[in-house]
Amino acid sequence: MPKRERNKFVKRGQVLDILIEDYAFGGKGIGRIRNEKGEFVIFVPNTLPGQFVKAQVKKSSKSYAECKLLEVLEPSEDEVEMPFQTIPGAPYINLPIDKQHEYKIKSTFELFKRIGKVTDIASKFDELVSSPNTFHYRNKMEYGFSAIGYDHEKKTDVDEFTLGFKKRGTWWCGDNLNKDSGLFDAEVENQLREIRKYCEATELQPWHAPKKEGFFRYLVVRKSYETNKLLFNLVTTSHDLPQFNLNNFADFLVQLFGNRVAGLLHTINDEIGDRTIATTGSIQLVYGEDKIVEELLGLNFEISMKSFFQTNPKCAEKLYAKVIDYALEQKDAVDNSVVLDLFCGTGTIGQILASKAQNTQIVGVDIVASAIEDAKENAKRNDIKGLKFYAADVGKFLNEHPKYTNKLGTIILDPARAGISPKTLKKIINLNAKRLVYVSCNPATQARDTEQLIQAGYHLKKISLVDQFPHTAHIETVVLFDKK
Ligand SMILES: C[S@@+](CC[C@H](N)C(=O)[O-])C[C@H]1O[C@@H](n2cnc3c(N)ncnc32)[C@H](O)[C@@H]1O
Repeated sequence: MPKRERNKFVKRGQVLDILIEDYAFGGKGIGRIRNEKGEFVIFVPNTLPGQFVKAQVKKSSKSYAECKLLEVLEPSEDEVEMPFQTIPGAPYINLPIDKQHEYKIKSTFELFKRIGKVTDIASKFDELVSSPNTFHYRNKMEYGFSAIGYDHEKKTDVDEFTLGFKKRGTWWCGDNLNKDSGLFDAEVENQLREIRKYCEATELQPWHAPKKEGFFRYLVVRKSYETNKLLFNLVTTSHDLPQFNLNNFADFLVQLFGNRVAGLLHTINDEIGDRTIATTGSIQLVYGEDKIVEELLGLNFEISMKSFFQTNPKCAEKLYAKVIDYALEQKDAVDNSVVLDLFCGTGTIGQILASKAQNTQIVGVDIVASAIEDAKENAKRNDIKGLKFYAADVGKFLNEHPKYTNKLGTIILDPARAGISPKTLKKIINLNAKRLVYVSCNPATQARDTEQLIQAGYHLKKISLVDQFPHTAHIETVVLFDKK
C-alpha cells in the first residue's frame, strides 16, 4: 500500500489560534497557515471572517485540515453586542442580518457551481426572502438535561445539574440556559432556570452522557404563533418514574405559563442513544391536549409532537408562497391534473396549492405515519378536496404506482437534509414530469441532485433563497426545474 502523504503543517489533536479569513458553505470559516513550506487551509465550522479563534485539528490531509471550534478569542469587527445568551445553535447572532445574507448567497452560489456544475447560477437568482421575525422565530426547542456542566471562569467541567444545550463542541457536557437565546419564546427561556430548579429539587438525576444513566433527559417545547400556546414533552427514563409526579409537574408548568400551556406529554426513553424520541418506549398525555394548531396562509394545521413542521412558521408562509408562485407560474401544468407532493410532511404545500389551483388532484407521500395522519386531518379541517395522502417511502411508493409516468405536469419535492437517494431520484426522473419545484433545507444535497437532473434533461430555471434560520449557517432554497 502506498504511504499516505502527511502534511507538514499540523497534527491531529493540535490546538491552533487562528484568524478566519473567508466563509465557505455551511458556516465553515476558512483560515490559512502560511510559512516557508507554503500555504495550508484550515476549516473551522461556525466561525466568521474577522474572528480570531481557538480550534482543534480533527482531520487533516495534504492540503487542508478540518478543525473543531473551541473558543472565539476575538470577535469580528462586523459583530455587535446582543442582549441574548449566546448558544451553539446561533453562532452568527451578533452579525447584522444583511451581512449574514451576503455570506449565505455567496456560499450557496459557490456550491451550485462546484457540486451542481451550474456555472451561471447567479443569472438564475430570483431573490433572497428574509425571515419576517429576525429574532424569536422558532416554534420548537429541545432542551437537554445533563449531570455534567461547565465552569466558564475556571474553564473546566464540573458535576452540576444543567438544563439547556450541549456546550459547544462536546457531547458529554451541558450548559445552562439562563435567559432568552433570541431564537425561541422569550418567556419560556427566561423561566427555564425555574424548571431546572424544580427538577433538581426532586433529587432525581439528570442524564449522565458518559455513564449513560440518569432520569431527566429532555424537555421539548412546541409553540403555536397563531394561538401563542405551548406544548411540552418531558423525556425521562423509566427507572425512577414512580418517584416523579407528572401531574404536579404539569401544575407547575401551568403556574409558570398559565393558560399558554396547551398540554404536557411524557416520553419514556430508556435507550442509550442521545435522542429525544426513542424507537422503543412510550409517549403518554399527562395534561391538556397532545397537539397544537398553527395557521399558515389562512389554513389551519394541527401538529402533533412527532410530526415534522417547519420550525419558522412565519417565514414558512413566505417559503410556501414562493413554492406556489413557481408551481403556478405555468398554471396549465397544475390545473386539471395530478401533482405529486413528495416528502410532504403534514401536507402543508399540497393543501395550499390545492386551495389555489383549479381541479387539481394532489398526492402527498411521506414516510412518517403520524405526519400523514395529521395531513389527512388537516385537509378535512380546511375542507380541501382532491387530496390523497400515503404513508410510504417515496421510492417504494413510486414502484407501486407506475401509473403516474408521463402523466404529470408538476412535482413538488421537499426532502430532508440528506436529499433524495440516487435510486429514488432516478424513479422521479423516470416519471418525466414537465416541471419540478424542489425545496431544500440543505443546498449541498440539492446541488448534488441538480447535476443528475440537468444530465437527465432538466433545466434550472430559477432559484430563491429563503432565510428560514437566521443566525445559523442554514438556508432554505427553492429551485424551479423545467424541461422542453
Ligand atoms: C423537510 S420535510 C418536508 C415537509 C413538508 N414539505 C413541509 O413543508 O412541512 C422532509 C420530510 O421527508 C420525510 N421523509 C424522509 N425520508 C423519506 C422517504 N424516504 N420517503 C418519504 N418521506 C420521507 C420526512 O418524514 C419529512 O416529513
